Amino acid sequence: MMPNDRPAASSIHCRDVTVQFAPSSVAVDRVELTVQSGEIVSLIGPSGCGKTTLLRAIAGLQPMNQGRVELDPVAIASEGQIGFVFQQPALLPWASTLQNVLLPLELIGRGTSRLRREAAEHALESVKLADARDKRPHELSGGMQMRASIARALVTGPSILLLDEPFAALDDMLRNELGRLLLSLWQQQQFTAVMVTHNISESILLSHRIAIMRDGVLESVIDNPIAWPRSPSQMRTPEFAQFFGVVSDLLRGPSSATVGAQEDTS
Ligand SMILES: Nc1ncnc2c1ncn2[C@@H]1O[C@H](COP(=O)(O)OP(=O)(O)OP(=O)(O)O)[C@@H](O)[C@H]1O
Repeated sequence: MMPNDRPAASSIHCRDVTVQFAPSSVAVDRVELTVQSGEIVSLIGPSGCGKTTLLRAIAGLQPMNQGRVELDPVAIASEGQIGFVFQQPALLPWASTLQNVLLPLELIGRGTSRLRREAAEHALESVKLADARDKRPHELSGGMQMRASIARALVTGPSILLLDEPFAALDDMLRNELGRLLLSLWQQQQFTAVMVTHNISESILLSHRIAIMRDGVLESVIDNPIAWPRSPSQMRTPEFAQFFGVVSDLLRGPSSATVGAQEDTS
């Protein structure tokens, strides 16, 4: 990272955000959401409810039919102030891990080549991939590829990190390991983050507040009472189980059956 270049983490203000792909279906419907500077908010809801579309609108990648997204201070993706982590690590297959992580710095042309290399090496260290710097993506495990993808998203020192189901393709152990890593990176860097997930436990473990979407509408945003600092061991506490029940009840909505909570919302 280049800590001296890091701007203050931006707050995100979604005002009346509306995205309509077809006349009859509104993917995101008049969403009002504020994410404070340094806050992590999870977006959770059934498949197709508009989570990714809202995240893309926040990123400036999705044109809106109505409303706006304000970032304060302004964060510009092309200047490395917004980092993205997707479900698939999407690393360049012919490039080494180090070269993959260097790429965003080269694209924005920040610093000298020595400084860029130092920043990329530091980012790799922060995700515990220093030993894999010369390996190609196919030589990395799924968890290592995702760590490289996180290093690539954070190498520019973004003030906003947007994550779209980042750990969905991984098994539970890796999910926990990467969740722990994300928490420790957030503690060091205090970026503002929005994370789309289908996983209730993950949304509770990793966020300050949980935003529940259904049919394009932001139905509720609830404070997460689980204490900080967070660790996966908290998932075994009664408080966690109780809050899990609250979130899953809200996800099921008033019209759904009252049978036991489901871990996955998809
Ligand atoms: N580019 C597009 N063109 C047309 N319709 C789209 C497009 N992108 C998304 N949609 C539609 O918008 C709605 C919301 O999609 P979105 O991907 O945002 O949902 P999601 O909650 O992220 O779903 P999932 O959890 O399955 O990823 C869906 O009905 C989807 O089919």
